Amino acid sequence: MNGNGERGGEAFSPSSFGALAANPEKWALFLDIDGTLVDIAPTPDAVEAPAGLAASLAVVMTGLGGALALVTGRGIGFVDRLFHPHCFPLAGLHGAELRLPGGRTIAIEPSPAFLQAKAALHAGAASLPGVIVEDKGVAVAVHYRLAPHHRDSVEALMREAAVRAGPRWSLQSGKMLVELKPAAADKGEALKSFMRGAPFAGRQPLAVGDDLTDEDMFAAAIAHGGRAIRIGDGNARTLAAGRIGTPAHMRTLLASLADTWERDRR
Ligand SMILES: O=P(O)(O)OC[C@H]1O[C@H](O[C@H]2O[C@H](CO)[C@@H](O)[C@H](O)[C@H]2O)[C@H](O)[C@@H](O)[C@@H]1O
Repeated sequence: MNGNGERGGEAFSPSSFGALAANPEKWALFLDIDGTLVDIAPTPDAVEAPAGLAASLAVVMTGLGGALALVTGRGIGFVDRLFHPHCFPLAGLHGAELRLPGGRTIAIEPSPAFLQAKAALHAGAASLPGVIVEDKGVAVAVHYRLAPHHRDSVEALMREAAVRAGPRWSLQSGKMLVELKPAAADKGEALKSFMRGAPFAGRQPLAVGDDLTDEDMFAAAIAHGGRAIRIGDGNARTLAAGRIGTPAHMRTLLASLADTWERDRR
């Protein structure tokens, strides 16, 4: 539900990004990756960053005085390969890994119980054809996009894994996947960590995401006096008051913001 108690939120007009262009010193931008910046693909490794996206992000980050962070379920290594050669401030694994401006990195370590749970998951998923285990180190995602009929089995497997891993790990559902991740990590806490330090502190956060896991980030952005935008068709229940239809539209808005600032610099 959005701030007005409605589903979905209002369509976000392209000109609203003008608020960032007009007052860049007032805003901080927090961006999810899968389903927000890049299109959803059949498998986790099949995603691609379209030409120009990383460069647009870099220009927008500079325009905002550095106040841009990516907030994602992906790990830092994956994101750096996706946006090579850029290394953006980043909350990875839903906030279990943080790379703050200036490069300082903070990460939660896996426990022996979590490693055992992960090994059991690999073994259990091997008997479910089409199910993919994405091992991300201190988190693990099990995908059923290629085998939706295995959804119940995947959910049962994940519940068992959560019991094995113990209370420091928790389940997170997403688009055709279930993840086991550190319980202390969520995207809302990640946003708050960035907002405590320069150059984010004192700015108004604008959070953009497409999935259930982004709702924590939306709540934190709104609590900081900011705004939230959900990518998608508008049917999802969300806290976001704004909506953008597709990642392609989101990329267009970023590219035009980047163009505006590049033109001004010339
Ligand atoms: O927080 P995000 O950046 O949105 O990451 C969330 C998860 O995204 C990835 O899974 C999703 O995208 C895949 C590729 O498009 C798709 O195949 C899958 O069905 C989606 O759920 C990623 O693989 C996960 O690790 C992220 O947690």
